[in-house]
Amino acid sequence: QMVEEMQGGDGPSAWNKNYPVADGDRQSPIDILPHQARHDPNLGPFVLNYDRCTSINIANNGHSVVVEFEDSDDRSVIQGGPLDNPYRLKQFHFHWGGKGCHGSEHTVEGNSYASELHLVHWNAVKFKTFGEAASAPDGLAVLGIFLEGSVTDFKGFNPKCLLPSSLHYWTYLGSLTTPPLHESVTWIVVKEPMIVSEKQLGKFRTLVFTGEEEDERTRMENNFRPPQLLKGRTVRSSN
Ligand SMILES: COc1ccc2c(ccc[n+]2C(=O)c2ccc(S(N)(=O)=O)cc2)c1
Ligand SMILES: [Zn+2]
Repeated sequence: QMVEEMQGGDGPSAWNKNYPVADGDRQSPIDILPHQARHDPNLGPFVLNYDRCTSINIANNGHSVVVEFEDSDDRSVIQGGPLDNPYRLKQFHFHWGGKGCHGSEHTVEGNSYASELHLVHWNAVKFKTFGEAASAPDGLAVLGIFLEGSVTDFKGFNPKCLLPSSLHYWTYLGSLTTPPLHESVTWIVVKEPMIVSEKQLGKFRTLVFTGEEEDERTRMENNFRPPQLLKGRTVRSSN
């Protein structure tokens, strides 16, 4: 962080040059303080209807591994919880670190996890396209799931069985964590981390991504933005 700042790098701390909203009032990720979260009895459980989800492709978009889904109808949606209507699954992707337990974007009392899975959904009731929703305050809903390394092996890979057993969550109004950093995301962060094997995490770390110049190939790791200021926002907690 410091090094790339001194070298005038293009990392997270320089994003406000091209995206002034980086210094906005509802930026993500944040450091979650469970004892300061407000328990809201009206916050019901969220519901995932992914049974007929149709994945289209998996890609290395230069910053992460992204799996895109068919979103031309309501076949894969999240609803309930803090959401007023169903939001369609568009893609999921991961953020991870080079080693050990650093790599998640959200942190809990200053502690980070090895990785964080983001399931990105958009409000197709109010907006015609994902792009339109992505820049509207109630346009997106991203489900964040912490991944914790463990030595036990982990078989299979399916969005449904990715979820930990308890779906208690924190929710707050935030933003995209990568440029263009639009303040359009209702964040739902599941409290309980999902356990994946070190082998699974290792696979993320072997991915290579291109820097700005084609020839400057650097390892894809530490692709996570550090926590941003809360600026008076309330984090609510489901029961
Ligand atoms: C020009 O408008 C856009 C809009 C969205 C873009 C994007 C470029 C990359 C990712 N996105 C995303 O959709 C995006 C970015 C970050 C996240 S995150 N990490 O879940 O907050 C989710 C989704 C450009
Ligand atoms: Zn993300």
